[in-house]
Formats: sequence, structure tokens, C-alpha cells
Amino acid sequence: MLTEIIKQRKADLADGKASPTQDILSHMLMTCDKDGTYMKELDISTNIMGLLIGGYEATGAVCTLIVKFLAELPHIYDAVYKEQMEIANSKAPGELLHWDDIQKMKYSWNVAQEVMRLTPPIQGSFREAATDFVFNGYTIPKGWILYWSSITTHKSADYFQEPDKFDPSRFEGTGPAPCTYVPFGGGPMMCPDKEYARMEILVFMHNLVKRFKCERLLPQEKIVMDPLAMPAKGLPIRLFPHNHIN
Ligand code: HEM
Repeated sequence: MLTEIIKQRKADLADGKASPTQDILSHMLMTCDKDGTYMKELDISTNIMGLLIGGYEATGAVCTLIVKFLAELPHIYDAVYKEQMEIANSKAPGELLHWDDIQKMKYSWNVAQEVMRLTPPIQGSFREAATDFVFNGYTIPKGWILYWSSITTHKSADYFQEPDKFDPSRFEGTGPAPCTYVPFGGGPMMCPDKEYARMEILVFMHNLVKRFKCERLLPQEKIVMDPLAMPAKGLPIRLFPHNHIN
């Protein structure tokens, strides 16, 4: 389906029916490298799949998992609610969130980070060894493809005390040691949209807790990797609007 959309856009651009700057698809079709080579249709569709998975699925998975943890942990919910209501009460009626408001959501972001530590939505990714090196007594030759997995350090007691405990305070101060907390990857290939994701997640948390408390309908529901971390049955919940709570 994506290939058909790409072909159609190519035809529309050629006929002047689409704008070269209207969206990322037009940009990918119209931009060439320094040698004048344009991206192949397959590469464009692979990149768009990456954007859809990264931009929609990963953030959606984190928001779902946040709802799960907030429903399970009332003391965490209450602290997030307090922080978000201070921000909500500082706004004029109908006024939207601003960038400065997002910067004030420190506790909520610690909660979101702790959710991603315990259930990283993306488990890891691949790297190619740039040089021969030795790891744990094994020689890894240059050129080998390696898979790094975030859960290896996220759940290690060497880096996170009581690793199974939900504790947002781990992210206070300087936070975890470098390269131990990696839900967005690390190094030059790190997720380029980490900050955008942070904003989306915090805006979601604000609007959720401002209006609702949540209760899980299937408390024993498991988390599965499909391929991102997701509650197996889609996390059915009951929402309680605040004005209906005593
Ligand atoms: C909570 C949400 C997100 C998580 C947990 C996440 C996680 C990741 C991870 C683990 C990688 C691989 C990094 C590496 O190999 O070191 C990645 C790459 C990427 N992410 Fe995200 N991401 C999220 C949101 C987003 C959003 C919102 C977008 C776009 C709007 C996005 C776009 C990308 C792209 C394009 C790459 C590939 C970068 C490259 O290969 O150079 N991600 N992300």
C-alpha cells in the first residue's frame, strides 16, 4: 500500500497536483544527495515505516503502559495528579499547555522514565562492530552485527537498586549511570525524536490525570512483545471522571 501511495505522489508531483514541500513524503521524493541521487522507493517506504513505528507505535505503547502503572499504583498517580493540577490551576480557562509548562512536569517525566525502564517499548536494536574488541572474554571481530538489549541493564541490580521496584526517584539528580538507561538507544544512532516523544507523553499524562482516574479491568493481564511492549488484551480500563469521585 505504501508503494502505491509513493507512486501516486510521484505522479502528482510530476503533474503539479502535489506540492514538493507539503509533507515528509514529498521531501523524501524531491531531495537528492550531493551526487544528485534520489532515494529509491523501497528506501522511502522503509523510512516511512520507521517513522510510523517510532512516531506512533512507540509513543502509543508508552502512553498505554503509563495508564497501566498509574492504575496500579495509587500513590504514584496521586503525586502525578498533584503536579499536573498545579500546572492546570496556573492556566487561564481554555489556555493550552506551553513549552514552559512541559519543563515543570519533572515528577511526571520521572514516572514515564521509570515505566520505560521496567517495560522498554523497544527492546533494543543492532550495531555493527567498527573495530575488533573483547567483551566478557569473547573477541568480537570488526564487522559483526550485534544486538543490544535495554532490559539487560534496566533490570540489573548492578545499576538499579531493587530493579523490580517502581521508583521514579531513580531519575532525580544526575540519574542512572551513562549507557545503563537506554529506552531511546544511545550514541549517534539514538532516537532523534526523544524530545518530541517526551512532549507527547507529558501532554497525554496531563490531559489524562486532569480528567480521570483509571482502574484496570484485567489486573492479571500480561505484557507481551508484539513486537513492542503491549498489554496482551489491549489494557481494558474503567475511567472515573474526577467530578464523579467522592
Ligand atoms: C517513547 C517513544 C519512543 C521510543 C521509546 C523510541 C525508541 C527508539 C529506539 C530504541 C531507537 C533505536 C536507537 C538506537 O539504535 O540507538 C529509535 C530510533 C528512531 N526513532 Fe524513536 N522512539 C520513540 C519515539 C519516536 C518518535 C516520536 C519518532 C518520530 C516522530 C521516532 C523516530 C525514530 C527514528 C526515525 C529512528 C531511527 C534513527 C536512525 O536510525 O538513525 N521515535 N527510537
